[in-house]
Amino acid sequence: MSGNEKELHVDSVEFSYSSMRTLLTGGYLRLKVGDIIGLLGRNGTGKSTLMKIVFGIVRAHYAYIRINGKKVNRAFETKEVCYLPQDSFLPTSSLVKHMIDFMISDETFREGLYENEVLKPILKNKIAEISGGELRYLEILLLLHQPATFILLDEPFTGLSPVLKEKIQEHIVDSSRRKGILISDHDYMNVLDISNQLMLLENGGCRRIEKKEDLEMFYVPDGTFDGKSE
Ligand SMILES: Nc1ncnc2c1ncn2[C@@H]1O[C@H](COP(=O)(O)OP(=O)(O)OP(=O)(O)O)[C@@H](O)[C@H]1O
Repeated sequence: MSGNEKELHVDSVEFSYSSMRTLLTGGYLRLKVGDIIGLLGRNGTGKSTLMKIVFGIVRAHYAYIRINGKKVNRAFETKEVCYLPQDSFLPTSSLVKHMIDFMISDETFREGLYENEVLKPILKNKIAEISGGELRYLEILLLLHQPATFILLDEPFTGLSPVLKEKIQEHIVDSSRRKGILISDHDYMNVLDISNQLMLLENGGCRRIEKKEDLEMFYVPDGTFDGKSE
C-alpha cells in the first residue's frame, strides 16, 4: 500500500468513565496522509479520551478502528500510530542526546536532530534540566520523526514560546506530506493556522466543520472571524 492510500478510520466510538454519564456516543474520524485535522471542543468534551481510545490505551465499550483497511483493537501495536499525551512522557534522568539515539533509528533524522538549532545546545542536558518549552519541542520532534504514518498530538503547543510554536507548526506542516496528523489544542488559533480540516467534538460526537467561520455557531463567540477571512 502506498503512503497516500493509508488511512486511519475511526467510527462509532462509545465510551463512558465508570463514574459519569456517557462521554462519547458515535465518535468519528478519518485521517489520511496529507491531513492535518484540528480536533476542537470545549473542556471536558472528551478530546483526550478519544485520542487515547484511538491509540489503544483506553478501551472503549465499542469502537470501530481500522488502519489501512484492517480492524485493530490496540492501534499502538501496529506501530502505524504515535500519540503525544498532554503530560511529558520522557524519563527525566536521561540525556536529551540519549533520547534521540533511543527513539530515532534513522541515521539521517538523528543527525538532523543533533544539528537542530533548538536541540543542539541542550544535547548533553538531562531531560529534567531543560525548559518546559524545550521539552515539548523535543517530544514533538521525536514523534514526528517516527516511521508511524498517523500522529495524534494532544495539546502540542502548551508551554511553547511564540517562536517555538511557529517552528513546531512548520514541522507539523512539513511532516503532513508523509503523515496524517490529528491535533487538539486549547488555543484554537494555533490549530486553525495549520489545519486543513476541522472536527468539533460536542455532545459525544464529532461534527465536521466545513469552514472556520462555522465555528461561531458552535464553539467561539460571534464575530471572532469578522474581517479575518483570507
Ligand atoms: N481517568 C478518568 N476517570 C474518570 N473521569 C475522567 C478520566 N479522565 C477524564 N475524565 C473525565 O472525562 C471527561 C473528558 O475528559 P478529557 O480529558 O477527555 O476531555 P478534553 O476534551 O480533552 O478536556 P480538556 O480540553 O479540558 O483537556 C472530563 O469530564 C474528565 O474529568
